[in-house]
Amino acid sequence: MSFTRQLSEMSASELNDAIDDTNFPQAHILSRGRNNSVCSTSSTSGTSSLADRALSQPEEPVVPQPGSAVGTPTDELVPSGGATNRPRLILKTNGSIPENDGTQPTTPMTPRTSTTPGHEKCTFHHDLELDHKPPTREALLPDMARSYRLLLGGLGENPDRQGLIKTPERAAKAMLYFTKGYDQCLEDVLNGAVFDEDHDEMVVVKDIEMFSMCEHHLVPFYGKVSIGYLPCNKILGLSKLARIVEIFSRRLQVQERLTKQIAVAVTQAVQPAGVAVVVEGVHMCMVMRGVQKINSKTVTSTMLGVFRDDHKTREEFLNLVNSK
Ligand SMILES: Nc1nc2c(ncn2[C@@H]2O[C@H](COP(=O)(O)OP(=O)(O)OP(=O)(O)O)[C@@H](O)[C@H]2O)c(=O)[nH]1
Ligand SMILES: [Zn+2]
Repeated sequence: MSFTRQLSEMSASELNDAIDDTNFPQAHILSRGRNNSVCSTSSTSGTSSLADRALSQPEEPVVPQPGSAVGTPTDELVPSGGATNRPRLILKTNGSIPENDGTQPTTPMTPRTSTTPGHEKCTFHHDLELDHKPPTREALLPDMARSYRLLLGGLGENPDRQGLIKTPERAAKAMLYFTKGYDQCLEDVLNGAVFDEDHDEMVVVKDIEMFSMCEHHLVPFYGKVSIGYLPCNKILGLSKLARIVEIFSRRLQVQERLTKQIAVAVTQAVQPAGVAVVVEGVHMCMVMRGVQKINSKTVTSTMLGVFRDDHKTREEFLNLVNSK
C-alpha cells in the first residue's frame, strides 16, 4: 500500500532505506552539454519570485492510488502545502519493494539476513547496496589484502618482492577509503546542522570536488558537483552539502545514480521547495582504456520540485552554476 510521509518524521534507518535504489524516486535526469567550491545565495526577482513558485505548485500532496505505477516522474517527490503555504517536497515511500519495470536501477538485490553462515554477528548495513557489513569495515582488511595479493600474483608479479610486500594491505586500505561512504548515513553527516531560518531564496554551492569509483570497471571518475535548493524556512549548514556529496560519491557508483542520490538527500535534510544538482564527471574508464576519449565530460542533472516545474528557477540556477 502506498503512502506519503513527511521526511522529517522518518527514523534514520528509514531515511537511508528511502534513499536506497530499491524504492528510490526516479528523478528526471537531464543531460546538458555545457570551476573550487563556491557558495552563492540568490535573490530571485521578476516572475520567478517565491510567491510565483509557490503558486505554481498544487496545495495538496498527490497520493498515488494503490496499484498505480511506482516511479513515474510526477508522483515520487510531491509538493505538500506547509504552514507557510510554501510547497515542500516530500518523499513518497512505498511499503514494498516494487517490481523492476525497467525504470528502476538494476543494482542486484540481496536479501538482508543475519543467518548467513559466518555473518551472524554482522550488523545490517544501512544501505541495501550491501546485504551486510562486518562489525567494522576495517575487519574486511585481511580478506581484501589477500585478494590483492592474489591479484598481484595473477599479474605475474612477485608479491613478496620488496616494493610490493605491503601493497596488498595498502591497496585494501585505499579501497576502503574510496568506498567509505558505505559507512556514512545522512543523519550522522548532518549532525543536526539544519537551522530554522526565514530565508526563501535560492542557495547554491557549486564546484564541489567529487571523487568516485565506476562500478563497472572499479576505476575512478571525478569531477564537480553543484547543488541548489530553495529553502522552506529551513536551511542546511553549507558544509553539509559537500558532506552529502561525500556520502554518495565514496561508493561504487554510476554518475546518474550519484546525482539523484544527492538531490534526494538534500530533500530529506531540509524539505525544500526544490533541489537541483548538476554533476560534471570525467570517467577514467573512458580515458585510460576503452574508447580513450580524454576530453569527454559527462554531465548529469537532477531537478526536483520547483526546479523541475519552473523553467525560470531552473535557468537562474544554471546561470549561477555557469557563472565564473
Ligand atoms: N551510464 C553510465 N555508464 C557508465 C558509467 N561509468 C561507466 N559507464 C559505462 O559502462 C559501460 C560498460 O559497458 P560494457 O560494454 O559492459 O563494458 P566495456 O567492454 O568495458 O565497455 P567500454 O568502456 O566501451 O570498453 C561502458 O559504456 C562505460 O562507459 C556511468 O557512470 N554511467
Ligand atoms: Zn567505468
